[in-house]
Amino acid sequence: MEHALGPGAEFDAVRAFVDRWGALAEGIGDDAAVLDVPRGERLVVSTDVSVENVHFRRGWLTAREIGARATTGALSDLAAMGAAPLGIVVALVVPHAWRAELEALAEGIGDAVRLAGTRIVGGDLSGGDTLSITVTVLGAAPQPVARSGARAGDELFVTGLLGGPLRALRALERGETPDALDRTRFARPVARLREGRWLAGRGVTAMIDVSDGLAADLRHVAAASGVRLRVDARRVPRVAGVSVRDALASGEEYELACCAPPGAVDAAAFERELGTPLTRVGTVEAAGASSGDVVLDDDASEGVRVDLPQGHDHFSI
Ligand SMILES: Nc1ncnc2c1ncn2[C@@H]1O[C@H](COP(=O)(O)OP(=O)(O)O)[C@@H](O)[C@H]1O
Ligand SMILES: Cc1ncc(C[n+]2csc(CCOP(=O)(O)OP(=O)(O)O)c2C)c(N)n1
Ligand SMILES: [Mg+2]
Repeated sequence: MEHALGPGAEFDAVRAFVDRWGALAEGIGDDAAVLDVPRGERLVVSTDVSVENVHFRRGWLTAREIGARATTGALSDLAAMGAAPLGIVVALVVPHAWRAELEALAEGIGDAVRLAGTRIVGGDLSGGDTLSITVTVLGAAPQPVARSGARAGDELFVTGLLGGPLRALRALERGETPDALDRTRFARPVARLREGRWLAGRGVTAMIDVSDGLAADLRHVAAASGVRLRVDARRVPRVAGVSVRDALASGEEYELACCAPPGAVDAAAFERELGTPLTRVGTVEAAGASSGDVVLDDDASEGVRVDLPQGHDHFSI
């Protein structure tokens, strides 16, 4: 149920959001939202911020795409936990120059929420110098999947085909028009929520979404689990024309990487049921000298160390 909001331009904007979202908005207008967690499940919470000139540029994407993409990136963390979304909370910092785009941003947020089958239960609005969208996602899972459960002998998988977002980003940075499919992967990513729950239901031991780049995100899994991950370069699933290195470096993919005991996950059944490829890309091994290692086999010879790409690091720039 919505509550009546008081007068003022800020609340007019919230009213416009709620009108635009229709049934996607729920419980907005009180000091806080109240949600039920299904009995026997755990609450799963994550937040992500999307900032102009860091996560997008104004000329590259429409306001609607910016809203959808920020929301999808946040929902993707629920997918990676094997959680189903219960609702999201959206905080916007909106400079003057973006005021006319507010409703388009809201439309995009609504697109992602509709696609995920969830709702918007609250938020916040502020003026400020740089557009930023902070999306907090609330979800539930009977047994959330951490990054830390991978064990030696597990199989390593990744969903989808990698490389599109990096190629789109490079084209945009050069002022060129990206290939249409690459652009869609960058501008309109999809959170793999059904896929995450399917995998969680098969007993995956560790899972992560690919936001920083597969190589970097696998390092997080290896470190959290205290294992080494061996990746077969030839198996890394990529969009046609993308190099293995670029597929490993491409961030903001929002695909899922997971580890599973041998035989637990049937990749063909996954693809049949969900319409997205699931590729076995490697194996979990006992940690070597340093845990957190990812080793890439790039040819037939065993254990060849290849210079794996670093992931996106906000504070290294
Ligand atoms: N400002 C912060 N305060 C507390 N925890 C944080 C902060 N920033 C990041 N984290 C935590 O650090 C971990 C890694 O963050 P991040 O790389 O952003 O994860 P993800 O790729 O899943 O969004 C997460 O557990 C996140 O909650
Ligand atoms: C203008 C611009 N420059 C660079 C990028 C590429 N980029 C920005 S953030 C990022 C990594 C993912 O973002 P982050 O905030 O670390 O997401 P999280 O891991 O918290 O989900 C990448 C690849 C971009 N999308 N837009
Ligand atoms: Mg984050």
